[in-house]
Amino acid sequence: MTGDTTQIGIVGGSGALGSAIAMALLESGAVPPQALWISNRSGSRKGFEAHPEVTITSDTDALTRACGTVILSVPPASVADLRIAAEDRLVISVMAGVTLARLRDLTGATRVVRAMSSPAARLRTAYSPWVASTEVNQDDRSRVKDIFSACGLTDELTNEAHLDQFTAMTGPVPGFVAFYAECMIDHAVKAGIAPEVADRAIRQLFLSAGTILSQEAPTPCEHVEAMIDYAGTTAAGLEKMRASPIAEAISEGLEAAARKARSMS
Ligand SMILES: NC(=O)C1=CN([C@@H]2O[C@H](COP(=O)(O)OP(=O)(O)OC[C@H]3O[C@@H](n4cnc5c(N)ncnc54)[C@H](O)[C@@H]3O)[C@@H](O)[C@H]2O)C=CC1
Ligand SMILES: O=C(O)[C@@H]1CCC=N1
Repeated sequence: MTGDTTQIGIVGGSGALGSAIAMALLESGAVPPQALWISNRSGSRKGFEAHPEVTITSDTDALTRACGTVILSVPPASVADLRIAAEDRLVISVMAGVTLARLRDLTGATRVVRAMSSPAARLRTAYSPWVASTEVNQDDRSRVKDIFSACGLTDELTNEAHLDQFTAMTGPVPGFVAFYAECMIDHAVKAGIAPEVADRAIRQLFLSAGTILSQEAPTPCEHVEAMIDYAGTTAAGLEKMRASPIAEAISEGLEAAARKARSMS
């Protein structure tokens, strides 16, 4: 009994990440509402009022029985008491630090995918890398790609350890980018600019920069080289930053986050 392969269930689907993925699936048309199940602690329909055909339940066993594909999106702290019998299901986890081996133990499934995504799925702009157990078949892979393509960009990886790096880098949105924006706002305020003006200006900067960087070319590295070659005001700042430990500090911070993810397994 492999469950209805047309039905997809999200355990924790009312949460920040699970609901973002659910809305991406619904709004992209990737999953019709009558084929989507959501389980949460309370069975509350909050957040899905506009989608009455979506099945909401607090009974995760009912979800697993009905759905051929089960997405796990509960907080790491809740994983320990997660009891799911999903032997013949395709199980996809977006939970930080939960390894393929632990997912097998938690669910009894052999067709297991460990992924990382982000609440940017709500904007259809997430990056969702994933690794698959050897038992995952081609139909499974197509389904995983369809799910995460509805959320943004997606890539299948071959090295599970890289999922901890992506948990650090692309899981949190705006995540570490918000810290850089905060540093720029602090600089502006120190220079005497009104905080509300600094905030508005830097938010607009990150909107425009993100849009430009999302285009195919030039690459971020090429953007930097072009500004240095231009030898103007930005070059002066970039050369100062390149001579500082800022790049090393960023890498150390990201590694601390990846280490935390590894510690969760
Ligand atoms: N929030 C974020 O920015 C990101 C979160 N993640 C991962 O996504 C997972 C979920 O995190 P959030 O959405 O932030 O958590 P959240 O706290 O916003 O939502 C968790 C949801 O899971 C439900 N839940 C908890 N235990 C349950 C159980 N046993 N059965 C059914 N439902 C249950 C809760 O009712 C809640 O609706 C975590 O593993 C986290 O590491 C990954 C990337 C980004
Ligand atoms: O900060 C966290 O733990 C979650 C997982 C990855 C991004 N946000």
